[in-house]
Amino acid sequence: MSIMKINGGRSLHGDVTIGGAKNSVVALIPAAVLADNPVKLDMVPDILDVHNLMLILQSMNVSSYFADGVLQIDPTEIKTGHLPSKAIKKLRASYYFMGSLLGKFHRAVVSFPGGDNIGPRPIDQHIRAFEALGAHVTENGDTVYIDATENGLVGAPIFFEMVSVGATINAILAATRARGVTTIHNVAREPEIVDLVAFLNEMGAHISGAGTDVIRIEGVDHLHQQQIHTVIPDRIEAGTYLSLAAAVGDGILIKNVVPEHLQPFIAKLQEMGVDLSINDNAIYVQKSGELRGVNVTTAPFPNFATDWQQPLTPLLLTAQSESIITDTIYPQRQKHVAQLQKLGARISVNDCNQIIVHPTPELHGAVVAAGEIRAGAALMIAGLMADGETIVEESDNILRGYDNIERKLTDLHADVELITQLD
Ligand SMILES: CC(=O)N[C@H]1[C@@H](OP(=O)(O)OP(=O)(O)OC[C@H]2O[C@@H](n3ccc(=O)[nH]c3=O)[C@H](O)[C@@H]2O)O[C@H](CO)[C@@H](O)[C@@H]1O
Ligand SMILES: C=C(OP(=O)(O)O)C(=O)O
Repeated sequence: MSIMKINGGRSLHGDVTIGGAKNSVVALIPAAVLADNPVKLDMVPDILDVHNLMLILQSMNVSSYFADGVLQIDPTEIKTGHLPSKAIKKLRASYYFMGSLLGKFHRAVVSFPGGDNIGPRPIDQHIRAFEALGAHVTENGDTVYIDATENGLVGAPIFFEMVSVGATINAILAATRARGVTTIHNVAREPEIVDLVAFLNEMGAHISGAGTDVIRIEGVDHLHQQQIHTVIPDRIEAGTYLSLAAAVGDGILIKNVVPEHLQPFIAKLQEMGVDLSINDNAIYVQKSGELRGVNVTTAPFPNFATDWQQPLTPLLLTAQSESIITDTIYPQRQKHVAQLQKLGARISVNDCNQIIVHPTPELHGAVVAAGEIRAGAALMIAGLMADGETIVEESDNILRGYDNIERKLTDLHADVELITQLD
């Protein structure tokens, strides 16, 4: 586990370039095993989730090589078997191997995934999709067995009871190689899903409707990559730097962003009174003046993402009036609250699970723990705002999804150090 040591209280300036999207690349890597030839991805972020997925690939005899943002994956000698549960547990997206191995071999045996501990995260909708395509699904202890070897996978209509990013992706991965046509209704519309579908279509898949709430897939027998695929920019990382820039910046330029993907976040910052200059692929954040509190409600794309609520919270502390956060996706996603209180934040949770953020003129350094990735992002920003030294323990959770974080913060003139400790 790593710890992050922050000497806060400085104002930051300069520019920062956003990396490829974690939630995109963690689907693209399992999707790559569907290909018949070696696959290349560009703008791959250097994050722990990618390194853990590479370990899982290795256990399937799929070699991969990662340098300078390019990840090469060779699935031509792939072998099925039991996937390493230690690596599987380190991230959520390991469960995309359920969909991709089922698509490729009509069979998958995968342990329950890990990922952020942000409240209940069932996978009933994923299983519903696999069953609709003709697979038999059983669970034994911690392991899910999915089998369609008898009749193969057959395209079918799938109706989700709720909008789920993961279930949408798993259904797409399996149905891409099913016989016939699959229509998936009530799907998630996140940009990372559009990116995954673009990648699969570039390799010869026939998928339409990504970005709307119905996706149609005509199954194909082979996928073959002909051009390198560039991962879209990470909108959650971008939101994190936008919040940081508005909280402690003295003029920060955030490069490699897609402003349309950030619309709900940008709208909230502007409602607070943050001064932004927005170009095609960059946003300049001016030093903030007096800010207003705002109410935030998270919901599936195109609404305000749950993954943004914690990174926004430290900025809300600087406002002159109260803010209220309602997370409709993960109502118990509050791991940051008690930790922020240690830094002196006036923040609490009410009986309706809403987070109430009161104006807090000053924070002071303290020892805190990053219980999950976005709680870690909130603590990192709060540590930069606080006077004195903050130690963020369990910082591996930050490293799961923040590319080159120490270098990027240092380039903005922050005083931070990541210290790796042996487990
Ligand atoms: C790797 C990845 O992309 N992770 C993202 C993905 O997680 P993940 O794909 O796990 O999140 P989902 O979109 O599936 O979850 C949305 C909601 O649906 C519920 N649900 C989901 C599936 C299911 O079978 N049954 C069920 O009840 C969940 O408990 C949650 O309340 O979307 C979340 C919501 O935007 C983000 O916070 C995560 O960063
Ligand atoms: C919840 C998140 O990730 P995961 O689904 O990978 O745990 C996140 O990125 O905020």
